[in-house]
Amino acid sequence: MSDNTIIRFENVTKSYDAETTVLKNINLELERGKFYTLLGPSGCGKTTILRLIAGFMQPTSGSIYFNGKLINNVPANERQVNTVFQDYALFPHLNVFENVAFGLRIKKLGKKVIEQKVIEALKFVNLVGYEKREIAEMSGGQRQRVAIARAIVNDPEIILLDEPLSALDLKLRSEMQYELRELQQRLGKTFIFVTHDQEEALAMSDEIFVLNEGEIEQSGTPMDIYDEPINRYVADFIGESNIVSGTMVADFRVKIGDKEFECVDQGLNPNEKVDIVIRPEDLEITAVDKGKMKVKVDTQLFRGVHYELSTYDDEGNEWLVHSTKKADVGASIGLDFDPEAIHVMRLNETEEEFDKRLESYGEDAYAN
Ligand SMILES: Nc1ncnc2c1ncn2[C@@H]1O[C@H](COP(=O)(O)OP(=O)(O)OP(=O)(O)O)[C@@H](O)[C@H]1O
Repeated sequence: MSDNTIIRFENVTKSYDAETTVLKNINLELERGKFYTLLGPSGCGKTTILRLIAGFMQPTSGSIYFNGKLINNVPANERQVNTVFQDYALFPHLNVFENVAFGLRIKKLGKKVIEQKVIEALKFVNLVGYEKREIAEMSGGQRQRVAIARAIVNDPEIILLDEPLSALDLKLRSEMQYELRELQQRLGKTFIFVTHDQEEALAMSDEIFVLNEGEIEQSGTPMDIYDEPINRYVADFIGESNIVSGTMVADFRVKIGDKEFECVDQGLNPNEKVDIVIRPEDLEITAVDKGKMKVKVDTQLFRGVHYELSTYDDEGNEWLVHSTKKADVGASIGLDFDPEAIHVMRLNETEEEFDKRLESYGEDAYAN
């Protein structure tokens, strides 16, 4: 555990009833001042992790530490944690100032202190001048900022955000992504953000935890997770991917169907069955006789910055291609790619084994 660790989960499990375990043996370590994202589909246990950190409930087994101290039984109001809820949970009958001041009034702080703290929090979210506004008169984005001001006014060490952007339209959502990230950096606090939106997670986080049915599949920086997914589930969940089955031939050689390709992977068993990922942007369109792979173009869509082509090889594998070049639907084309574009995933490899294996390849193996 580093000195900078603020939250640690040790073998944490949680069951709401006798039949189902919604969190299975979660181990995680979060550092002070970072932006973390819990990412996964609905029902995978993201909110349950937040509730455990907030102290709204206790783990069924395992230990949760805050700044090195066991907090399993510390009540929510004694934890240095505040939550921004999905629906913001603002009080409609109170104005902006009173919404932000609410917790401070409960703590019975003096009038002057309250005023000073509320204004400071409103400054952080650019809402000075809106103190007297009713919540009903605020836009979705402004309500969101009031909810954040209310969470930071107590000066908590950790701010939990449970899908706080899901009620906003697409444009506002991406504006708020910038704002939240920037706010977190200005405050220097630990943010733990929950989303099922992988783009949001990639854009905002220092570190992402990808969850699947109550377990952490993989954790790492957005780049690590995007470039080096541990398995099909993560590769599929994060970004668009071409995922196919393959076989390791020898070090640096992998087979897809009956074709062999150069790769950067080594140390696997000959004839070992593997899963293979190639990202659509790593495939380059070339003349049919020049590419490493020959495919037929099925559909082509213009996506603004690139064309998105759906293509098929002779064996019926689909290869999605993102390219600035276009091709004719129905045409046979070649696809070219670097050996580093092939990402080999062993079946059933643990995160520890996976990290060790990639480390052994050296820094540059996956640098494109
Ligand atoms: N109070 C509860 N009682 C019983 N089961 C619950 C309770 N809260 C959550 N669950 C169940 O626990 C599992 C995990 O729920 P959780 O809310 O943590 O998931 P989530 O990943 O946050 O999902 P979402 O994105 O839909 O909010 C789900 O199967 C859910 O139905």
